[in-house]
Amino acid sequence: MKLDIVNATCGYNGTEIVRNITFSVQTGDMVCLLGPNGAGKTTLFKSILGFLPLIQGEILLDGQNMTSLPPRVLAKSVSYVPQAHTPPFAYKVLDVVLMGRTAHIGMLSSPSSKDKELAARMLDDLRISHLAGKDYTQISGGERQLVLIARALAQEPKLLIMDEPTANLDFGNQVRVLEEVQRLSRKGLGILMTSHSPDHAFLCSTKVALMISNQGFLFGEAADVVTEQNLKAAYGVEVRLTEVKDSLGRTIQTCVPLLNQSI
Ligand SMILES: Nc1ncnc2c1ncn2[C@@H]1O[C@H](COP(=O)(O)OP(=O)(O)OP(=O)(O)O)[C@@H](O)[C@H]1O
Repeated sequence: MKLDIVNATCGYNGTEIVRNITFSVQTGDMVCLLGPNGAGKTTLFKSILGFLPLIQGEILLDGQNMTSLPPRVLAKSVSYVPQAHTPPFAYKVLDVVLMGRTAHIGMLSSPSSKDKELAARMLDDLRISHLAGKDYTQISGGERQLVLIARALAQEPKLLIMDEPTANLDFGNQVRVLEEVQRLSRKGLGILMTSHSPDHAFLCSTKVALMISNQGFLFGEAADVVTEQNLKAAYGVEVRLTEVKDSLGRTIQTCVPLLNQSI
């Protein structure tokens, strides 16, 4: 599986928000998309998912223009984790996850025992089985985020697109979600996710895309893209990069912001 974003310009009613974006996500990739608030990350995702027509360029899935793919085919290849929201109906958590099976279930059929087992396994993988029987409207924002990830995985996609999957999560759950993301990409899923933490890019990305408002778009290895200079250009704050060792003695870079002492 390969997703190619080719020279994409996206925006609303002819107003360009992001311009001339080119990068690819393929099997086993974990691409972390960084950029300040309002840079256009969600806008790009809307265009990739076909919710917002491109102003210019192409989005290809295995060489085929994504707009030409039937919805059911697309749904079996790509799944999307939106930012958590409160839905109007009090579905049980297990039923929300089962909704991820829609593309695999016939028009007039109900979920099979295999579908239900898969949905339960996804909850188990994310360590939220205890939520299965609860109302989705009565769990916390962070728990809801984990349920949306379980729903997307129940779709058994080849490519997972996630809009800030760690937003709303406590520190431990952020790490659990990143571990899950890393496990999935190592299993062969292609992952494209946004984050507001450059450390997430260092921890588990294979490539990083960095949007710098009005200045451009960088794509490459974390070590080349997530530099002190580029973070200053993107976010307007001073940072220092430093290194720590993990339990196997491998070096991990981490990013420390410097507070402005003159304020
Ligand atoms: N439906 C819309 N119509 C017109 N402009 C919009 C619409 N949605 C978003 N925008 C504008 O597009 C720009 C980019 O927004 P977008 O949500 O893509 O940014 P983002 O990088 O995802 O931000 P954040 O990190 O805050 O989620 C913003 O200036 C926003 O006001």
